[in-house]
Amino acid sequence: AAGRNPQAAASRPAETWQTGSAERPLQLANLLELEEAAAKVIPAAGFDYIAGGAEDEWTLRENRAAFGRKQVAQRVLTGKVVTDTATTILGSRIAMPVIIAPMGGHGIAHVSAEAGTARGAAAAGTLHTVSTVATLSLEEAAQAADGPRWFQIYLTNDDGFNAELLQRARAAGYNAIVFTVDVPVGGNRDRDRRNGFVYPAAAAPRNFLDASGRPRAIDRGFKSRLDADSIDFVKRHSGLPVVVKGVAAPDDARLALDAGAAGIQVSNHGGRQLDGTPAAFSVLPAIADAVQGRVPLIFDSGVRRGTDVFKALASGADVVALGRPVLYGLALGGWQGVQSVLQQIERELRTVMQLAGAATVDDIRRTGLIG
Ligand SMILES: Cc1cc2nc3c(=O)[nH]c(=O)nc-3n(C[C@H](O)[C@H](O)[C@H](O)COP(=O)(O)O)c2cc1C
Ligand SMILES: O=C(O)C(=O)c1ccccc1
Repeated sequence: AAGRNPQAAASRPAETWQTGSAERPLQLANLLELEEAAAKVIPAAGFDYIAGGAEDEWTLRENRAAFGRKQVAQRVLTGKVVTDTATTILGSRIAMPVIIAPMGGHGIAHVSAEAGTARGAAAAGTLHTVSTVATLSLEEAAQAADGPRWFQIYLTNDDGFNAELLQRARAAGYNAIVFTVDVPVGGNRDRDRRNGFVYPAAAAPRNFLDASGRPRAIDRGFKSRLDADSIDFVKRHSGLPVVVKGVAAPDDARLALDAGAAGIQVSNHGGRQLDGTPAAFSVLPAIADAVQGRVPLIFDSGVRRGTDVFKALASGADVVALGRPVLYGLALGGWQGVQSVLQQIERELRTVMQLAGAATVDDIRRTGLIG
């Protein structure tokens, strides 16, 4: 039932998609100014698809603005020195409390697609989440690099296909399933309608191709009815820990917990779904309060700075996930660009930690914010 059909592109005449192909590390001042640079290498309609949000993009902007309403206390006489930024999430050890959010169609941004992202994540010592609508198949993405990886699922209206996809993810060595529940319908995105955007053939999602290369299931659309039974389905057919992604209210968090979620990803889909909803950062404390540490919390939507990471962890998140900046880094520098993006935010986080008197990630979680 999602509004956009990525497969539609497959029936279009062959087109050229001249997108990023550079392979180089990036000299970055910060992650915010990447967007302007990426706009110069990604075709315009693809850039709008990545950068844009729903309707007036109020929530997209609010995701950033909300971080500005809480402050970090400077603490410089604690005698602490930053030791490291490593942490563990669902049994996987990662070098920093920053992972990569699932995003469809990395082929929109760079010719290496998810293989580049996988390599960049591994080089930076963290994990990435491969989308159902990834350009490469989940097996191809898994092959590209060692290290922990998660697979994100959108349930289609074909349960046989859903079950197969989950089994494929387990067989390919994914460590967890991220079950995204905030796309019961595609968001109303003005930029995409204006551009008539559909996934280009270069980014047609290969998870939906059968052994003979014919598309399967995707024409059936994604499920609109999602509930505790859907979570149970994903658990049973994958046999893996299930992170429920797209939780933005305490009541949904409680439902997910009761249904056996192993983790909760607090997210408003980067402002791409329901415009006019609060910033993800604004709803995080109430959700952390409802969850009471029973399962880990992953936070995404609007994270761009080391201070944002610090504030999210100080508000109850265990790790944060990074979205758009990763695709911009990929577009500009391939796997090395992805590594540069992750290294930049890690560097920023270390500086904040030192200035805020937090030696470890656990210290951040124990720190209170001002405001
Ligand atoms: C281009 C793009 C494609 C996305 N595709 C997916 C997807 O396939 N599955 C999913 O769960 N989330 C998807 N998301 C949402 C991201 O996982 C994440 O919630 C969001 O990008 C975080 O916000 P940020 O970009 O502000 O960091 C997508 C986001 C973008 C920008
Ligand atoms: O664009 C998105 O945010 C997204 O999650 C999605 C949903 C359906 C198909 C492709 C991408």
